[in-house]
Amino acid sequence: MAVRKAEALTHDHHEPDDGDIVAPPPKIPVPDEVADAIRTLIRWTGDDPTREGLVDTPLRVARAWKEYCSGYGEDPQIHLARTFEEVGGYDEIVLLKGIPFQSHCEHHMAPILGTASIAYLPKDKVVGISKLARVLHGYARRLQVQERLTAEVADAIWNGLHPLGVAVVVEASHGCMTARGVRTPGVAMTTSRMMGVFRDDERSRREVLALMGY
Ligand SMILES: Nc1nc2c(ncn2[C@@H]2O[C@H](COP(=O)(O)OP(=O)(O)OP(=O)(O)O)[C@@H](O)[C@H]2O)c(=O)[nH]1
Ligand SMILES: [Zn+2]
Repeated sequence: MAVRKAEALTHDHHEPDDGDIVAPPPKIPVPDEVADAIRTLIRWTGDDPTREGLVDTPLRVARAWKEYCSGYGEDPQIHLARTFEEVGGYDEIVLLKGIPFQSHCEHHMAPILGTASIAYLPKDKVVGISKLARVLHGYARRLQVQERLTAEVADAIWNGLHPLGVAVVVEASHGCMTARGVRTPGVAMTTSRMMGVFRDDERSRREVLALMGY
């Protein structure tokens, strides 16, 4: 009986499945000058941008970069606008630990791959936990240096939630160090920004770093 009920439910509430034809999302137009710039780069690095395998590459590269840099189209602070004030007087650390992110360094436009741990000590406002990751990605999807990314995430939370403390620790490896230049894989850069009690109070700082696993 329960099974039949479940079947009826799935048929009533039709969800797209593998058999449905779903149109791919429309592709954004790429200005000629952008595609030309990528063709120029391909030629300069030693390949022929008119050969079959590379004909569509400038458009793909342009759209990929628009996606890597989609953070320019948003103000990440906006994700912190919807807050909850009724959380039963919760006044302990809130931590989202080890959030994977991707960014690109502003010096070489090479990938930065890493994780961030974001914590705050609420005063009267808490935010949906996914929003901390959204703020991170909003700043990561730009051309960055790791120090600024770390500071921007912390500042956004500080200004958006007016908490008692904010702690952000970012660990990342930089493609410009692994794939080129000094070519030293396996090293990670760590940056942190501590604000409020996490900066001023040694015990609070130790507590948040321990929760983060440091
Ligand atoms: N502090 C910091 N440095 C970064 C970051 N991303 C890349 N870099 C560094 O930026 C520096 C740019 O140095 P330059 O001497 O101008 O450029 P380069 O000749 O390509 O340097 P090499 O990478 O050493 O070959 C390099 O040392 C990079 O490792 C970052 O997020 N933060
Ligand atoms: Zn770089």
